[in-house]
Amino acid sequence: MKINIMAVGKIKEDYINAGIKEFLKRLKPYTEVNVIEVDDERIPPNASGAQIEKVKEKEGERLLKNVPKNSYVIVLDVKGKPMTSEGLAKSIQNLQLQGYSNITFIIGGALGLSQKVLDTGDYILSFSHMTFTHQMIRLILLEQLYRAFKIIKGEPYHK
Ligand SMILES: C[S@@+](CC[C@H](N)C(=O)[O-])C[C@H]1O[C@@H](n2cnc3c(N)ncnc32)[C@H](O)[C@@H]1O
Repeated sequence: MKINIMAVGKIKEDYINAGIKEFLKRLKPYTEVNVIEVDDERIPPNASGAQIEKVKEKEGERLLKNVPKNSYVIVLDVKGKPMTSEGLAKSIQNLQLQGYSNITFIIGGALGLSQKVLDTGDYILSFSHMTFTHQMIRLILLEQLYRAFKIIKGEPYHK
């Protein structure tokens, strides 16, 4: 099973980059994780609602054209459905049994995701009712993936 993380924009904070690097290293023995970043769009100051929608659509097109075939797509959105860590572990196992070779997680940029991207998701996942930065949520997702693989293998990890 290959995990793809598709995200809008780069990680600029060194402390987040260090955390991402650490969890990518920890995940190596369990699965292949492929991070695909697409460029974010510049937003004009005082952008109108319509301009913001256009920017989200452009970023969304970049994301969607990179989604690998035979992927189960999990879109991260604050308004999505919650999932427990055990639930994520079970889902990964079930998807493997169903013959999926890829799980693709999609993370939006500062403005969030277009409706088209949200409609593409097989599951819309919320980590909390609170909004995190796109940089922070990438690190949180990687920690949860690591936790899921520890659960799948029955290996100890922090409670
Ligand atoms: C800064 S947030 C975007 C905020 C934007 N106002 C919105 O409502 O989508 C950037 C991205 O991080 C992810 N994200 C942030 N908080 C999240 C949460 N609580 N659950 C799931 N994804 C989240 C989403 O993919 C979101 O598109």
